[in-house]
Amino acid sequence: KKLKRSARLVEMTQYLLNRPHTLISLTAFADRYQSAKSSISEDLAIIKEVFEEEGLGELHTLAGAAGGVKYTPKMHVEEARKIMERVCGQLEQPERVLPGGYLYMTDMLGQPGLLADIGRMFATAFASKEIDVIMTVETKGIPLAYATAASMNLPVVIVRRDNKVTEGSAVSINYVSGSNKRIQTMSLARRALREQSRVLIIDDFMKAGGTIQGMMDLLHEFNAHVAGVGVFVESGELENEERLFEDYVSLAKLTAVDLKTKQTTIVLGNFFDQHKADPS
Ligand SMILES: O=P(O)(O)OC[C@H]1C[C@H](OP(=O)(O)OP(=O)(O)O)[C@H](O)[C@@H]1O
Repeated sequence: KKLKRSARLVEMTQYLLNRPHTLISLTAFADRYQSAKSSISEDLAIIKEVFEEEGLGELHTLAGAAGGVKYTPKMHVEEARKIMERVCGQLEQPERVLPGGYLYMTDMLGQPGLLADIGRMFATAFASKEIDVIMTVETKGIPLAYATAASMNLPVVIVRRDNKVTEGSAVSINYVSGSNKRIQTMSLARRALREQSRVLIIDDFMKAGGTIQGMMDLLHEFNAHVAGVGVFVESGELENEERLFEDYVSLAKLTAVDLKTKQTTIVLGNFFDQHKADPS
């Protein structure tokens, strides 16, 4: 049945929010709501204005016959800051300190609401990049990769720690993870990633950076490209010059950990520095 305008606006909003980074033609909307394209254009202008004012994201209209509208999730940096300041406070709980300067975060990686927020933050940070696929290594990075993928409507590729016969021929590389310098193997099935894919690497924690570097080496073996790197928490133990790469986005940073007193200091990550320059 034909909806009246206010109902149509609600339904269209929900339709768009559920289809991030998806181009929807005006014709498709006009058919769906049995309305004139001019009415649909007016509706989209209203939604666009509210989205941008309320920090729900951006509505890009692409003109022309193959045109339409695409919803890009974006979170206002102030909303992100509120969320991450709360998270940093929680991460500083002494009982989270683990041997080797790691933090227990698995409870957070099990909270769908927080994961959705993290996904929107990474989607904000990488909104302007051309990305084909989200990649992480098992295990703790998996929920973050899916949350980011859902926000960007992209597929996920999971790198394994060992080679599984159930995945066919695979490429494996060795890498060093953690400050205790343990050699590990990373493996990805040949069928899992096309050449020239532009890959966004996501992980939960970056300490010495060996795991991220390992995924970069693996992408090199696939002739794929690193479109970006996003980590939930980085450990500030290595200053940039020691780290194997500089270009990454972090949402939080562990700047000090005292294993004896279990006192830690967690501050906002460089996602927030970056946004000083870009207040959008
Ligand atoms: O920067 P690095 O020094 O390489 O350390 C960061 C690694 C280590 C840890 O993974 P693990 O706890 O080893 O594995 P899992 O994610 O399966 O728990 C974390 O999830 C990152 O992937």
